[in-house]
Amino acid sequence: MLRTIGLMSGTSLDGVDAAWIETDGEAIGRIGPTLTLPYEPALRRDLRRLLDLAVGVPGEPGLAPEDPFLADCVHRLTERHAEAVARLRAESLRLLGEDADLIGFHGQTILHRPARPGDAAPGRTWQVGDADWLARRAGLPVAFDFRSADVAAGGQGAPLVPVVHAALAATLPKPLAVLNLGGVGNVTWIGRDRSLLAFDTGPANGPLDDWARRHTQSDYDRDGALALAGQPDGAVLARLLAHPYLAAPPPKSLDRLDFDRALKEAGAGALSPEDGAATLVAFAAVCVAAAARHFPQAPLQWLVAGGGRRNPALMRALAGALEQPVRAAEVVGWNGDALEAQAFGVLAARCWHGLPITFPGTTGAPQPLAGGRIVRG
Ligand SMILES: Nc1ncnc2c1ncn2[C@@H]1O[C@H](COP(=O)(O)OP(=O)(O)OP(=O)(O)O)[C@@H](O)[C@H]1O
Ligand SMILES: CC(=O)N[C@H]1[C@@H]2OC[C@@H](O2)[C@@H](O)[C@@H]1O[C@H](C)C(=O)O
Repeated sequence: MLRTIGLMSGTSLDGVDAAWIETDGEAIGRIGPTLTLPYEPALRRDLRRLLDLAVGVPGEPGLAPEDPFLADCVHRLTERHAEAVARLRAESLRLLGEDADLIGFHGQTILHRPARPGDAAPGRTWQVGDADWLARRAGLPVAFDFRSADVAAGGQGAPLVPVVHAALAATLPKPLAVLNLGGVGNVTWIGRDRSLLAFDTGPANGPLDDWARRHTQSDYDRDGALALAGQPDGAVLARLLAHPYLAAPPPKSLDRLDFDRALKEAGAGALSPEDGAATLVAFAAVCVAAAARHFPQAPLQWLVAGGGRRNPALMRALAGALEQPVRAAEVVGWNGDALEAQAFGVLAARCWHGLPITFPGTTGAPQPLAGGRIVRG
């Protein structure tokens, strides 16, 4: 087994999650410490700006790879990851007497445009982070660039975590749905025969975070306080529900900003802070209910990971929108905050051993595909 450190900087741009996990890529051994290093406000703001710059203005080139602002952000982002690795290694030495053999480094997605049916242009996905620098700094091999081989092969490049959900859920009753509520939502359906169907459900916390930032002093709607004080607006919700993404069959995946225009056009911006938050929460939940219509069979239950499970307004809306029990992933002993970071440790081990990380049922890859690259420390 390899002793890995998985690192995930998600679409919420709130910080880097890090986790120590022992694995050969298939089985999971000891599960070690985890931590989150939040980004300072200036880095959050600059990363958020990078997303807008990377999308660009129609007809004009987007962000150039050599852009000095990008380089500066990448350096600050990678330094924060190196700090997370150093702290986690100290912690795993202290707790387990173990160091690490391999790092799985997702980086920060700043643009995600996989090919959609009918697209003439090839797909594109862009995760930033300096893997060479991190490997040298840590003196460890680093697996990175997990999505581009899949996108180059015509896959969605996301979600990648489903194969790890399946490994963790090996002994749980099925069919099972595992839902991650990050900036974007993604779901993994696991059948009785262990078959997988996974895709992004729609926006989850991303638009709600932007809304909270605009209307409150906070980066997110803490404990759903704003949403719980409002009412979803039926007309705005109805317009959002007509978005073609919801009915489109999987495979499908999203960029963090994909629904921004639809939200504007639906008139969400004109709502009061409370009703706007309540509407965004309701929309995130109905996106999940719409996702369930694509499942081959109803799941026995929903296990929820990601920061959205800490939002009582969102959990209440989900319980109302779904027919099966909805529970935080902790009920089966998982760590809902660290699951994605743990997954990138497992995916690093899969990359190391040349095992596939994407599948026809997860990203729409034409066949099970290996992914990621390794840089030596
Ligand atoms: N106490 C809380 N109340 C309400 N919302 C919360 C709370 N704690 C976390 N969140 C939400 O969870 C978000 C962070 O979730 P998470 O860390 O899972 O996202 P991510 O990993 O960055 O995203 P993704 O999975 O899309 O890559 C915050 O931005 C916030 O919206
Ligand atoms: C392109 C990209 O970074 N996508 C993220 C994002 O955040 C949640 C959802 O959208 C998911 O598809 C993916 O992350 C997880 C880790 C995944 O690939 O499984």
